[in-house]
Amino acid sequence: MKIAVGGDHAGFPLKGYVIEVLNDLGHEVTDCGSFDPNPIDFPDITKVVCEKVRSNEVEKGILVCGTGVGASIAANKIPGIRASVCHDIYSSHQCVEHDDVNVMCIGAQIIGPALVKELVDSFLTAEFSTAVEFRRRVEKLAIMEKEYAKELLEVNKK
Ligand SMILES: O=C(CO)[C@H](O)[C@H](O)COP(=O)(O)O
Repeated sequence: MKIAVGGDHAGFPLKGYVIEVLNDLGHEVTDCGSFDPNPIDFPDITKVVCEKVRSNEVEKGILVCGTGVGASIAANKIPGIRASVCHDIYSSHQCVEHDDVNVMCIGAQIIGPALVKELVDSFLTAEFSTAVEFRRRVEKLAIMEKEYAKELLEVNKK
């Protein structure tokens, strides 16, 4: 699978290990930075990774910041992105099976390498369920995205 990976300065130490894990699992990785431990704001890296996901250049994205929280907030502001913090095995596959999550966010200050390996594998091997209720709910998310975008456009016109 083609995967884009990125992280801010707080995620930098773990991001290298995530890439190692992905390579070992046979995935094709695009490293979106950061490329050194200097401070960089998580929204900037989030945009780079998520652009690759929404343009279908890659199938999934993985973001690493201090907690995974900031990256997931930023990612969920980008149309077409469904991001989730994945710090336990059940959520890591259920978020794909039920919610078609396409960007996994992890916190380098929260979890260690051994768990990361299992979380990443669990996320990437999961498949979106064909059950109608899950499909319907994800369609509703896309509709919500359009509704609020329209509202923003109207506010900006005033
Ligand atoms: O986890 C994060 C956002 O949710 C960031 O990685 C974190 O806030 C960075 O903090 P600092 O600049 O103090 O290293």
